[in-house]
Amino acid sequence: MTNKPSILSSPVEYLKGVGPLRADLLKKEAAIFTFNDLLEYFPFRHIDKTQITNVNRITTETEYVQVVGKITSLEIIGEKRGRRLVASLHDGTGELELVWFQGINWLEKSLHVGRRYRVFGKAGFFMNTPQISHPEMEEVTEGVVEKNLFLEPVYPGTEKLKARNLGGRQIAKLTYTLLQMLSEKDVSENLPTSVLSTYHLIGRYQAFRQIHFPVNKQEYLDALKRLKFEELFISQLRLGFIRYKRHSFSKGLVFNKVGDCFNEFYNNNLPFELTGAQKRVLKEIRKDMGSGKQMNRLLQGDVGSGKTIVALMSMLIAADNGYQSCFMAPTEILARQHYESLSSLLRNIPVTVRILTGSSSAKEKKEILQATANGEITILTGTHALIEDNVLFRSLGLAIVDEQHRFGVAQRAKLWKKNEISPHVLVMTATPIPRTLALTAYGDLDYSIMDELPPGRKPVTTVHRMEYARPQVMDFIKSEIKLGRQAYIIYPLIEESAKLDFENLMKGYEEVKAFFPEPGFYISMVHGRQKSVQKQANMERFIKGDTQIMVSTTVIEVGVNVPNASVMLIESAEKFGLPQLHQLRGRVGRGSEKSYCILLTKVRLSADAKERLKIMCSTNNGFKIAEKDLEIRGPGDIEGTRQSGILNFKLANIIEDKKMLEAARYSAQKIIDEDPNLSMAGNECLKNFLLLYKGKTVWSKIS
Ligand SMILES: Nc1ncnc2c1ncn2[C@@H]1O[C@H](COP(=O)(O)OP(=O)(O)OP(=O)(O)O)[C@@H](O)[C@H]1O
Repeated sequence: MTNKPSILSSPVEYLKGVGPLRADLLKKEAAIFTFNDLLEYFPFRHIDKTQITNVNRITTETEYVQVVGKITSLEIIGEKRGRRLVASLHDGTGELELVWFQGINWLEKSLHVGRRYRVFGKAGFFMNTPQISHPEMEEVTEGVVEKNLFLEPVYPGTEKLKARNLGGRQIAKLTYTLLQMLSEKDVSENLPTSVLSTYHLIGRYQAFRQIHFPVNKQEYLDALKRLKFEELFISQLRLGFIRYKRHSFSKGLVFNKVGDCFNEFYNNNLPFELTGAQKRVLKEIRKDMGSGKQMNRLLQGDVGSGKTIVALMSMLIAADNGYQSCFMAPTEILARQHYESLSSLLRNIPVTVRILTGSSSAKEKKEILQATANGEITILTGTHALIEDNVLFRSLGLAIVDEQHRFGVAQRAKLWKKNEISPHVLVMTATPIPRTLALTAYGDLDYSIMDELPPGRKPVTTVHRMEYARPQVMDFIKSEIKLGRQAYIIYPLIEESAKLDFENLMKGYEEVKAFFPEPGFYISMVHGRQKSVQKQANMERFIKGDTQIMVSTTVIEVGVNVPNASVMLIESAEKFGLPQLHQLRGRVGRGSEKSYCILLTKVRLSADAKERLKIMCSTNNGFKIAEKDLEIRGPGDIEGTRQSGILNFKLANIIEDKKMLEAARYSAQKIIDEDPNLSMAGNECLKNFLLLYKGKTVWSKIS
């Protein structure tokens, strides 16, 4: 198959009206390198110039108007700062006053009394006369204007572009010139006919014309729909091909045995019955690991849904097949917690569990590295220290990464290289990701969901209290502690001002101490300025129940598991985002006791903050909270997605276009299933497009 370079790949300087200087600016300021880039530089809105308004119809309610009439007078009046050019325009129904405060002399020369103009601008009233200041003016001849009504595109521009006479207007002109040059055959269709007809989409060429210069609103909407679909479809196709490639071609270790370690643990050591969700996910993982392909699975579990046990049992499968595992956590506290719980759960199973972190002593480190390299260690838990180059495994079969958001893709990839055949990878995240995000940002991974909590858990009761209710809140905490429970009191961490945070925390600590002077109320404190050992020791005292209150910044946010804690008080709760609040709340309600989360705030709150607190008080479901969070903040702000680049859609918005995303995913997957080489006649257009512009690297390796 040959691919002729398309006219659309021509450098932008070849377009009439561009030239080297402008081309340089377009490249630097707007990333427009080719004709195609210019076509895909979309207007962000249109000014409606499809209507002509009669002057006598202008009211105080009217906004932008377009009027056609004759100038009947034109004069400069006033002095100094009040100096202005005033014109009267008559359209046969009334008089419109036009005023300019700048460019007066030049305008006075270029406008002419007695000639006809099309005038556009924001209407106002001055002494009962409708008026427009600084209107757009265009001289028109009789009869022409009515044929020339349109929606004018407005393009995003930068100050630099405007300063060099390349503002939105000029870009519109260039785009217009380009579209005049192009014919339907220059803009090849890239979507198969079946897709076009299923979703009632207009052709690509037509879509480009209509998105820039629609004759009416419907034309614009049709174009928008078509081009949004294309964006989502192509991105889903690329992600789908990555998955397909992995499923079809990657070589994976085959773990087909469930042996003594797993069975002994499952039959005699598992302290509880697995939930349905845990069983289902384990089945998915077993299937992946036995398939002969490398597993790359994202496990999303709501807080407290019991991911650790799933991780543990997966590692036992690896062990039964003669392979080592590593379990990587984002913080030292968590790594240690995993280590403690794995060691305790596996105490009767013949496997060796060790921990390696930044604070392991040199001697310990040396010994662990040696034991890892010669295969004596079955499960190595730890922090980032695990991916350092000097950590060599004899046979790493499974790498588990806890908390997706804090590890970059590159760090994950480092793990893959730690065995001749890449180990299976299980990424666990405790902050549910809305489905739309999962489909786009993590669409290359397979994923499992754990949306069921272990039985016997009572939903956490969440309330919002104002600062003035603090004494009652503290009394409540006291009463819970008297019942033998423990409480967290959390202070926000605003990164811009670490010093202020620290001061707040210390002040808070003193206040808490003052509230609980009597014996029996002991306090632990954990914050970012403490050394690891100190943090660990304080945490340990709380875990053991030696202290009843844990005062902390958000360092304890993820993963901490103290089932006896039943109250979570969050100070200045308005300063936290929804996922963080949900994570924090997840630290209570982990035992069988009734638990409470109190969101304490000052009295005056922003509308957004109120909304967040309302959501927190109304649901315990992390998946619902994640959806709401996405709605409120938009995808650009969701942690971990910005750098992925995959969400940088030009037109589509994964929140508003959720349904379209599902449809695009469905049809992309259908094509991959039916015709992975894109060799069927109907898919040739897609193949040509992918080879020419997008996804080349991804796709060409498959074919
Ligand atoms: N099937 C089950 N039945 C009863 N208890 C369970 C079950 N599975 C896990 N647990 C217990 O629930 C608690 C939470 O489990 P785990 O720490 O694995 O949760 P998690 O999913 O990692 O939560 P988070 O992300 O909030 O830390 C633990 O005390 C664990 O022992």
